[in-house]
Amino acid sequence: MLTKEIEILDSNGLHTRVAAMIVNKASQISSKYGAKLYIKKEDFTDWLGISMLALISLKIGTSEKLLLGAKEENENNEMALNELISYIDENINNSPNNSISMNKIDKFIEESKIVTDQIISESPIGIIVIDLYSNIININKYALNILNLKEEETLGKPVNKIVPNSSLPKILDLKCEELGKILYINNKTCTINRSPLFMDNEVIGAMAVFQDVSELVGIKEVNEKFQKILSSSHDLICFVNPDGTINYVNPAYKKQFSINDMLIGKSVYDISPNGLRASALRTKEKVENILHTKDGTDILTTVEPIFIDGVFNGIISTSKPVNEIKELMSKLKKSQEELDFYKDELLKHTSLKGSFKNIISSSKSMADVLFICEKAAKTTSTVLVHGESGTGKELIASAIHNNSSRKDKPFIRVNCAAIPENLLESELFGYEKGAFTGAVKSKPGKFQLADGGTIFLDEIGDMPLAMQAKLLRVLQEKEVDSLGGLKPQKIDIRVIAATNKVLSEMIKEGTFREDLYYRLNVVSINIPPLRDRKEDIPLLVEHFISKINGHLSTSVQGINNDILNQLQAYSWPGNIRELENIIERAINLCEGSTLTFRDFPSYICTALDESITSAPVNLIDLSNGDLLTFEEYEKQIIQLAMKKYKSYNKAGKVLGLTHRTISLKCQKYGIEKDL
Ligand SMILES: Nc1ncnc2c1ncn2[C@@H]1O[C@H](COP(=O)(O)OP(=O)(O)OP(=O)(O)O)[C@@H](O)[C@H]1O
Repeated sequence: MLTKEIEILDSNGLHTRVAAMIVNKASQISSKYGAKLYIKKEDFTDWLGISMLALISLKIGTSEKLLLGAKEENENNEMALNELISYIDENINNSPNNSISMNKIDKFIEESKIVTDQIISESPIGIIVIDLYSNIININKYALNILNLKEEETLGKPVNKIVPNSSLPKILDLKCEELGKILYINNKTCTINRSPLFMDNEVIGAMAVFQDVSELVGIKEVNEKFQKILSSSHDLICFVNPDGTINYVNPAYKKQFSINDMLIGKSVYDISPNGLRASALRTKEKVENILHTKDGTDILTTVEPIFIDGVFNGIISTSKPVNEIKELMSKLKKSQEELDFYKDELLKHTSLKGSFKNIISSSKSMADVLFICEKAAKTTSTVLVHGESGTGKELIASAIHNNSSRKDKPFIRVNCAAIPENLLESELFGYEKGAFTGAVKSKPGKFQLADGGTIFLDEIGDMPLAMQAKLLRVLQEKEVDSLGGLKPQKIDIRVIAATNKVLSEMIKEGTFREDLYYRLNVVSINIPPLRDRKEDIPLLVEHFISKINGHLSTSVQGINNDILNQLQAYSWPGNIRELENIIERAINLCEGSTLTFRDFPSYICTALDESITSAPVNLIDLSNGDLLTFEEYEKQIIQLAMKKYKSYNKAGKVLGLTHRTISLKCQKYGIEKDL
């Protein structure tokens, strides 16, 4: 680079007039020598093409140096630079024109330039000016702030290096302006106008004017969201100006009062002068009230004053029909009740599985039984288990014992029906040596053996009346008198009794003591017969196959579906014991790995599902004088419908109930869909 320098001696530095003189002369010299000349201030690194804007942007003061340069070192450039230096020396540094009048003119020009400079510099919008070479020759404070740069880091630099992808250079070619474009700088959103700068119809540079509108964009976004909230809200919303004119009502408001936009602009003082809105406008305080409309809807209205920077800006009223809330509350309450019900059911199933896991069941009725068993296991109260033969009374009794605090003490079973009447007393209470002929040594009774543990009095309904009286004494006094014993012996036992007889009937007949019945029936457990909980059958079958495989060392894998359906159709008079025996028999007969029809007796293979065939006749059976609860009838009807139609929809249609009601009731009563 060929470089020359010259000190500017003009008392005003390189001001506008002298800049114009230099530019003018430089242009003549350039064409004379075919030279391209550049300027630069001492401490600036980049060279600028000679132009008014560039020269002024250098802001060269008195005694500061102006550097002149040309890219190539040749004779023409050398001469061109020398001629320009001489011109500045003679016509500016040692100007004969530095007369008082010229000084005044310069002062006016400078004053106007300073004002313009200040306007640009302090302007609350960003301004960037480039010269014909796309170098930045002017940039104001606002623009520097947005770019986060200092002036010296930008001046003289190609604008594209400072603002990547700037379209400003394009404007120099297009020679026309571009308005209202969006530019993203440093995470800010700016609107930008770009225009070419002309002198004598020639483009001499271009200017970008831009403004950060990120905040405005944020406000727009909030506004959009707010509009959405207002239009989708179910609350009735209304804005009222401080003078009482309504300026907005949302769609819910219009719908509720069947009105259109005609309401906008009307005064609340005219529409409802004594209303809540008028009152809040007068007092500028929040008011709340429930309004009863003509159509019977109760509307809860809240009117709040709006203050912006402490200045009252009107009111906003929000109303909601309370009936809807009441409805929602009642729906919520219903859902909560349903939830509680299912939680309870879940609890029954899940919490019991661990402690009563040898009792196989999936039915709702057995879940209820096990729920009571679990509670009974936590107390020492006497339990009376009722159920047909083979339903699992003994299993339940031992499970209660095994889950109680007495589990490490004896569980003694007495079958009251199996012991001859004359031996029952000595069996239960024991005898002392010599108490009767043949009593060569003392023998403890079952009560003494069960001391600290549980005595299970099976078939209690078969206990002779005389023994019932003695048993009652044991239960009351908690002591036993052995035969031939001198004094009663204290015992600590828990009694679980079981029967398949209807004790209330026996009391009527005088064969069972009423007082004993009440002593025994503290906790009452009714085990349903298997025919009433056929949904347990698949699980029980699976359980017995694996149990019996273990005993017989067989390896039956499962059961054919058709015969399983048939097992569910059979009425199981012998209950689970009968099922267990039938499975054992089938396993013995089975030749393959799956139980099929051949392995079962013909009366099971041909059994008809009695709950379908007989239920309509027996549904309301007053022959024994008893009516069932409404729920029990409901359960039976739904069970029947599900058996017949096998779908909630069809069953619902026939019964005049919805699909959902049927499904809920099936869950409630433990009715399986694919019965
Ligand atoms: N829920 C069940 N899960 C698994 N096995 C069961 C179930 N219920 C009963 N059993 C089995 O069925 C058989 C009969 O049960 P249990 O002897 O307890 O009936 P029971 O009602 O006491 O009969 P009974 O009145 O004739 O004395 C037993 O082998 C028992 O293990």
